Amino acid sequence: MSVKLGMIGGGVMGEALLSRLISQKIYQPTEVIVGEKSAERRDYLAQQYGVSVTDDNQVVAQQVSTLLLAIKPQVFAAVTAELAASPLASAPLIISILAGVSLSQLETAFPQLPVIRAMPNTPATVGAGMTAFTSGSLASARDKQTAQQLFSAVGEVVEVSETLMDAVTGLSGSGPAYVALLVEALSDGGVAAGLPRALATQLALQTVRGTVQLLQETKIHPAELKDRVTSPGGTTIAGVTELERGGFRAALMAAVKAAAERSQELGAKD
Ligand SMILES: NC(=O)C1=CN([C@@H]2O[C@H](COP(=O)(O)OP(=O)(O)OC[C@H]3O[C@@H](n4cnc5c(N)ncnc54)[C@H](O)[C@@H]3O)[C@@H](O)[C@H]2O)C=CC1
Ligand SMILES: O=C(O)[C@@H]1CCC=N1
Repeated sequence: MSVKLGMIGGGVMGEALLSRLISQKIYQPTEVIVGEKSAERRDYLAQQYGVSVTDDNQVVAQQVSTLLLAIKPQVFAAVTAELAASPLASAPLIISILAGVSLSQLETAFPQLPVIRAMPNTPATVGAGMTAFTSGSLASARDKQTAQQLFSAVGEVVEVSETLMDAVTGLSGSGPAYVALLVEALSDGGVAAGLPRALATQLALQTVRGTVQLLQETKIHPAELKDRVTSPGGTTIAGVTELERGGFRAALMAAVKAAAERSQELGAKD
């Protein structure tokens, strides 16, 4: 079998994974085929990454050893109905990155096939992704290794119990959006305080990056770092007071919880 990776859905997250997998030479372009309904996306992916593309998902599923599902949960039922029309002769490992879609839904849709449910995130594009995955009952040690290798190429990987997958989705799956809002808001605050936009964004980005690196390398608790920055009667405590007044921490906690609940709802629909 020459085609190793099939991807169904070549949108934002599909491309985030694909771009890194190709640039890291985990797969050669000739080893990848993407099933994508949008002609514009097909043309773009073929031109940008040199992979094969088709609008026929059956053509993808019939010839690959790993089938990565990267369509929206809302079209899961339609896509799996299309694939169920004829048995998948190549018996691929199914890896789904769909928010909310459970192992049991995957196993029902792909009877007799090994399935893995994963939740990556968009920093995968630059090799700084975070992926959690959980395996179905037919997934072998080799299947798990395949998933581990694939997602390791785009960042960190953890194996978790399925009961944690919706919470993972609410935190690391959706998290890049929260952090992007944080960076945007810090930059806006800098502009409000008189900084030119480009400088404000540079300061915001490097402050977020540097703080994360400091926390990771020293392993100090975030509260301890906050204490180290807040001088008595100083500038930081004045800023922290405003964050508390605005419900910053409560808002982030509620965001993760709301996203986790939405993940559950998306799965419950099918
Ligand atoms: N965007 C993100 O940060 C993350 C997304 N995910 C999951 O990845 C999946 C895809 O999300 P996005 O890439 O953001 O969505 P998207 O809308 O950018 O991509 C979906 C792609 O599927 C294509 N498509 C639609 N119907 C199709 C069909 N019947 N056959 C083949 N292709 C079809 C669309 O044309 C589109 O290009 C979702 O299930 C989401 O839960 C998981 C982790 C992070
Ligand atoms: O917003 C969504 O539904 C997807 C899943 C995690 C990140 N994006």
